[in-house]
Amino acid sequence: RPCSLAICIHKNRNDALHPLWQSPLSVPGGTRQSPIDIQWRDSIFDPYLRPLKTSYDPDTCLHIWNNGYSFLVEFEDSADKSIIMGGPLENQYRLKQFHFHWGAINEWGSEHTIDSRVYPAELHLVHWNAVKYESFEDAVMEGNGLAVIGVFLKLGAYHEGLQKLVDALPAVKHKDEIVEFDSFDPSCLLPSCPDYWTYAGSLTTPPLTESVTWIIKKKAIEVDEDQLEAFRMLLFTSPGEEEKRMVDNFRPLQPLMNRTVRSSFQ
Ligand SMILES: NS(=O)(=O)/N=C1/NCCS1
Ligand SMILES: [Zn+2]
Repeated sequence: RPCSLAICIHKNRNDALHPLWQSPLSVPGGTRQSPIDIQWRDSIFDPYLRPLKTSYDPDTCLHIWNNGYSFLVEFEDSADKSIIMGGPLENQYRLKQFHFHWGAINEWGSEHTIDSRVYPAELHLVHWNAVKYESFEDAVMEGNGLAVIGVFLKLGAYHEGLQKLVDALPAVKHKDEIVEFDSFDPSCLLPSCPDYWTYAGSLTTPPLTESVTWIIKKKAIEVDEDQLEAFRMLLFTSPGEEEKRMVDNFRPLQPLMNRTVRSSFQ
């Protein structure tokens, strides 16, 4: 079973907890940690990789909430209504939630990097293997349990689809605030280009388990400055606490170790 944070903390109480970020800098015994720097020239084109198929039902969208790490949009996942399949995946995976990571300024913010290029933000669409496992919580502990699509955000044109999310953020400014959010189709946040890289990795926030098939889209989506600034007005802190702006909520790069990154394109 992949190493999970709880087990690692039990074994290694001296984990360095990065002051600015809750997840340990390194997970002892971790051989497939995320995020990583993807070296384009070292990635291997795999002609057997299929196109990724996504089918999201906007009616499964439940709410948006600030969990103190990021803001999450969560989906009803008791049936195969919002799913992905194909690509590097052997089974169908159900959408559980999506969230973002971003920086205090536009010069950094993403978790993955491409040839050391950092983006201002990164979207993660988190799915779990509903063919093999009963629940997200079970899947989180298994090597083939999760599939996360990563999409880079770059500074550019206003993104109409993102604005509905941005408009809801003031309502979840503080940690643990939650607000109903309905009929949102996250496929509007996916670039039209089908190209992606894929590799075996981990969650980048607790429980940091090595259970993720990462699918990183080659093309970034464009958002404008005001939309990025809206992310930065969120707070890590609860109402009444001294305010700490929710920024720089990304994990440092992890060693590639014995892994190959495959590309779906030549
Ligand atoms: N950033 S991430 O998507 O790799 N980490 C997660 N932790 C719990 C659910 S998603
Ligand atoms: Zn994430």
